[in-house]
Amino acid sequence: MSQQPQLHAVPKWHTQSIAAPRPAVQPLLRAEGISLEYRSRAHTVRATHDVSFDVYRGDRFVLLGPSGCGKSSLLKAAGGFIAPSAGRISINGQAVNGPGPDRVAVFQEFDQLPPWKTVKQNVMFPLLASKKLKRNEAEERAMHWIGKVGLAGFADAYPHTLSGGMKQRVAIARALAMQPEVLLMDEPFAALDALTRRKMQEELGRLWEEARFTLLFVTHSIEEALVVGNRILLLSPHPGRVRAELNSHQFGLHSTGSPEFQSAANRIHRLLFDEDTAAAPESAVGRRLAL
Ligand SMILES: Nc1ncnc2c1ncn2[C@@H]1O[C@H](COP(=O)(O)OP(=O)(O)OP(=O)(O)O)[C@@H](O)[C@H]1O
Repeated sequence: MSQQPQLHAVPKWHTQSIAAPRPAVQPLLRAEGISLEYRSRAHTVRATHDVSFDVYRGDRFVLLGPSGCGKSSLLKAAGGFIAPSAGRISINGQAVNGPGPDRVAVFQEFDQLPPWKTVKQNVMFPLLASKKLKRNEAEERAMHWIGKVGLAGFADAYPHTLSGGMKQRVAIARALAMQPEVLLMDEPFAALDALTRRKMQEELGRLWEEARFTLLFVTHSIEEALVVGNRILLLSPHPGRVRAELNSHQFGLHSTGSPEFQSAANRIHRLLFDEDTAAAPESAVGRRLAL
């Protein structure tokens, strides 16, 4: 079988949604024609223009693009933290109108854990606040996920006593304990050193193998996108528009040194930085191209 990721290229500035390869299954999360703007009295910043994508249950869907292309803004819109100026985001067919316990986010910053709560209290907090579980059930669920991320011995520790990687593990445990429909991750490993980042990518993969959650993951690292994602949406620079979508399920940490991985990374780089005109011909909406 070919090791080549398949591209669903769209013309460079085309506003039509890409053709998804799985029409029989309903998407879990659907973004349709999303334009996002930040308005102030002085001016308006357009973060994305007419971005559409479908995330299916169990997907590890990556939003990849250069700094400022609106990846974080799209994630915030999926989380219900900001509203699109045009378009619609839905989960299971229901419009997203605000934040909800069905979408839980993990961010890059290490300060996302209230410092006055222990690891266990941090993981239990959203379970109790959302009234999902009674206290003893929440404690049990929290300890389960704290164990899953390898922090069973640190349940009573406070965040300031943990390393950056351990704090991110707590944030992941807290998110997964909520059993969200979609786990939203905004560059969660970007502030970690290279070795820890790699380890965390590996652990995320292992957790996904066990729990098969649905992931919407933002990164500007091509390598991380290939390692983490099974599908990648490439966004053009500011304002972000869909450049192409590719299937990347065949890649993982096991393949990072392979010629196929390098070739896919190079091709994505060319696509992102506008050096690959052949991949985005005007007539290629929905056409599948091999890398
Ligand atoms: N709160 C805000 N107010 C005004 N403009 C904003 C705000 N947040 C983001 N923007 C602008 O929207 C655009 C997209 O920003 P966003 O953070 O979504 O991009 P990004 O692709 O995630 O970038 P990065 O990889 O650097 O985090 C940028 O031009 C940014 O300056």
